[in-house]
Amino acid sequence: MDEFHYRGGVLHCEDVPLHEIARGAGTPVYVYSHAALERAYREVEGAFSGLDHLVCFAVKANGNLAVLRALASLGAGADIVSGGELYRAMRAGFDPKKVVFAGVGKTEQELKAGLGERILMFNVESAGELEHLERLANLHGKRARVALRINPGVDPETHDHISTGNVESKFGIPPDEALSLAEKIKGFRCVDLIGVHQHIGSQIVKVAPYVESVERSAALVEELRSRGFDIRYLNIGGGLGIRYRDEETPSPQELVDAIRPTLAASKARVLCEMGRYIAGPAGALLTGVLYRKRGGQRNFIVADAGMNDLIRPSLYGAYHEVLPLDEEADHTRADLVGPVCESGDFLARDRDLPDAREGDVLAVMNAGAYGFSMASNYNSRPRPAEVLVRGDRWAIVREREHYPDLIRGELVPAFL
Ligand SMILES: Cc1ncc(COP(=O)(O)O)c(C=O)c1O
Ligand SMILES: N[C@@H](CCCC[NH3+])C(=O)O
Repeated sequence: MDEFHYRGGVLHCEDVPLHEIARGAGTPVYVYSHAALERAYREVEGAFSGLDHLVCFAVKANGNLAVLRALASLGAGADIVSGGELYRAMRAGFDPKKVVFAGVGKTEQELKAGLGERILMFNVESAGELEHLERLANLHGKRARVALRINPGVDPETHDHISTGNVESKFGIPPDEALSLAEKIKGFRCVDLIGVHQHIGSQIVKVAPYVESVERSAALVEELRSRGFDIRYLNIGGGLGIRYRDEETPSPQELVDAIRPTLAASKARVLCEMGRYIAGPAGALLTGVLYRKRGGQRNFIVADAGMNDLIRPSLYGAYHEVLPLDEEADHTRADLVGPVCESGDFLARDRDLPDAREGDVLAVMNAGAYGFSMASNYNSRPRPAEVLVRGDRWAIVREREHYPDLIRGELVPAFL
């Protein structure tokens, strides 16, 4: 929140009044603070000091090229989950030797692209994926460096939809199966097993699940080494939560200190893949108020941003703080809803909200992660613009979409 603050009664991002951005770029618009990105990245990075480490930014949280370029310039690596994210990461200037590639469903084309860029490693999630990698690496004269993504069977105690490290999840490989997969790799010519990877979930607000899962991953590192593998990397994944409302979240330092003895004893290079922690608080969604209306029993503020722009409230019932651009606003009990034709289209429900009038602008906070990156064109709504602020400067880093963008690639066949 520090980079978003009231100055002279007006909400600013760094040194820029948000009124100026709303006027200049229109609404809805995502606004990101360079200082907040840098501060959070350095905080995570600094927490690992004393350990050989690399902080990879989870591109899925925010894939904007300018955001990625800012983080790449600070020395961050990238955690990607698709060929599209690889493309973005390369365009943004990440060093391929700092890129790790996760995901349960990597296609042959995506694996080939990763091999082509000589990325640091693939976080492999199945036997089939390993076989593909061996075949493709062989065919193209490459070496595939891999980590096995294990499913440590730990409950991260977060929302069901974003919990990945429990036994019912599609992600990862059970630790005992990881051993038999590793043995299989011994018969491969082009695959080097160099790491163990875990990622237990997102918006995790407790340290204990990390302690438990990292111990399991570190035990697997030891076991694999005893079987002759040169395991040099231990990837603890991402997932550290942020304060959306009143959550008591551990700091990166608290997290790392709790797992430091295990990490240090592993003598491996430690990787982490934070997304939300770095980008979440660095972004706000500005939305203009279109109408006020009274339903049967509810008071509605109808905004120009909807679930297609920020889906987290609809999808997870997520809470995002809503601030007025002018500090002195009155408050009212209301729902902040969007224009989309779904009852689930809301940004805030039954909340004490700024008593905004038509034409006012509201700031939906902590929207820098899984905001624009999950936006869609549902209801044929062009996706919003994105702006990056640095000090007293700001720039549009993604133009608002226009109607022709909506039908790009669509074709009407001759038989019509
Ligand atoms: C493999 C992997 N790494 C990293 C992340 C980033 O998670 P977060 O944004 O919670 O830090 C995710 C998403 O949860 C993921 O699936
Ligand atoms: N999209 C989710 C996080 C999922 C993380 C994906 N690995 C959110 O907004 O909280």
